[in-house]
Amino acid sequence: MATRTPLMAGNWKMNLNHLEAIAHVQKLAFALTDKDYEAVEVAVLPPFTDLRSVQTLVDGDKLRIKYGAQDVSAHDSGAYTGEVSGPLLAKLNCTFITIGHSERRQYHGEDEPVVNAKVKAALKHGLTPIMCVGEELSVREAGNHVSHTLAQVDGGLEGVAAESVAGLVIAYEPVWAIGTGKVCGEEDAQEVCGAIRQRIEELYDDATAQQVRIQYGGSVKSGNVAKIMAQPDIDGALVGGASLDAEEFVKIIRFRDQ
Ligand SMILES: O=C(CO)COP(=O)(O)O
Repeated sequence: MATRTPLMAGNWKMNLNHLEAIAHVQKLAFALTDKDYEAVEVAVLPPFTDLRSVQTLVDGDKLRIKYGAQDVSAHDSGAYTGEVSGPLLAKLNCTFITIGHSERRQYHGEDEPVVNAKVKAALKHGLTPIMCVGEELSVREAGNHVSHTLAQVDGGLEGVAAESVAGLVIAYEPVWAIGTGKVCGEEDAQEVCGAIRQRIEELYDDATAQQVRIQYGGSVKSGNVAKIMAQPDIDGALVGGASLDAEEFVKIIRFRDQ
């Protein structure tokens, strides 16, 4: 079985201006040690307007924190007002891009074809997609959470080659657990994350399924992260609100100590 390095990523959403971003990344850098970076990969996903400042700080101090964006255009360049392309993000040395976050699906009408085009755009420019999937409360209550989430996986990865899938990240974020304080029970999270890995094996092969990293996201905090991370098919956390507090995010990164 492949050993997968856990990925602890902070999705800042629409929070922290570029000055706050610098201060926040400095706090993380000050607290984190080589031991932390050996145990987990750490990433922050700030708003677009912060990326240049974060890049300058990371490069200047040779920090081991990775960073990325919260969205990418499906297009490479041209007349797409307001969009930010893969080449522009690659030029800033971004590593990760969240794609198809439920807030993009909910407020910007992103569906599987859009997510699929953005996954391909990110991969084309050497950026690692964190493809977000997960069900709304009504879907879970109807007992359709697994099939719903797997349909998002199928649609998002259509036409993506096995070698690309092996390197990407899928984040299972049940919509009802995002920003609500209602964390999904670790066994419920494992049920869906295990089903996602199984689906990758069916769509590709066992080696690809063993390599792809699957994160859980939704009200992750230092108090619940250890139980979530103990699940066999959960390889990291995509953390929203709690990642805005540097001390708390460091505790989450050190989930083994909690
Ligand atoms: O949406 C999320 C991360 O992408 C989760 O947000 P919260 O951790 O604030 O629930």
